[in-house]
Amino acid sequence: MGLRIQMLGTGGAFAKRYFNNNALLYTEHQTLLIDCGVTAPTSLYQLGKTWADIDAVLITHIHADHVGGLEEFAFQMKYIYQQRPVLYISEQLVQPLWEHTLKGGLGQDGIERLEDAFEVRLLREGQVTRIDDSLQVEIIQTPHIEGKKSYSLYLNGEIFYSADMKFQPALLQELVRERGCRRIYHEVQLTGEGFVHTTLDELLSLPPAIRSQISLMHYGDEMEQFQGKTAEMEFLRQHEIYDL
Ligand SMILES: Nc1ccn([C@@H]2O[C@@H]3COP(=O)(O)O[C@H]3[C@H]2O)c(=O)n1
Ligand SMILES: [Zn+2]
Ligand SMILES: [Zn+2]
Repeated sequence: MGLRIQMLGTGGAFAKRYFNNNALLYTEHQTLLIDCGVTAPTSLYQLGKTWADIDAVLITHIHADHVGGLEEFAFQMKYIYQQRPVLYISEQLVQPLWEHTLKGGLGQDGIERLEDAFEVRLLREGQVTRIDDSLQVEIIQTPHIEGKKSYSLYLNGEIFYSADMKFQPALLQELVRERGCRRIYHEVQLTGEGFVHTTLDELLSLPPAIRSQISLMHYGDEMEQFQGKTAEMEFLRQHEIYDL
């Protein structure tokens, strides 16, 4: 069986009808959690899963809807399951994640660095990292917030999973036309100006051949009103399992 994906949530940062945009990626051998936001603990619970069902977590960037659940993950793994979970992360995010997000809550006797809470495995741009026999990941830095690094994912050289990002049509076209991309999971902002995200209108400006590869995620509570208005692009549904 190939890769499968189940979104823990498909909502944007302020969505209340949808959990944070975090994904469970099922490989042939393990379960990888892509981002671990504030709502990840509740969403996992609703799926009947525990933290022990997660083999590793990968972080795209440091916003609460993507990292806000890491403190509970680390504490439960240490004190309930007696394990140090694997964390895949850009080498550029290690210091900010610890110093600016986790240290205040996680820091205590025996946990003085990110490496004390997690088995840290560094990801580097331009380098393909083998997760297991069935999954390889390359991080691609994509613009989101000035001064805050954010990394989209290229999985197995054929699936693009966007981090929060501003519209990057040239990157999407290059991936599809020159790098064998056949599937795109893309964040979308349905209303208002993009500023730090990609708007639906921007995605609609792409050629149909690219749009037909796109599934939409990280959307707002108004998603249902946009059914039928997204051309070839479909909204991902949280908790449904999709073959990749
Ligand atoms: N310049 C900015 C910066 C942030 N934001 C909002 O803050 C959210 C943080 O999480 P996110 O998922 O990246 O979405 C961001 C915007 O909604 C925004 O709307 N404009
Ligand atoms: Zn977000
Ligand atoms: Zn963000």
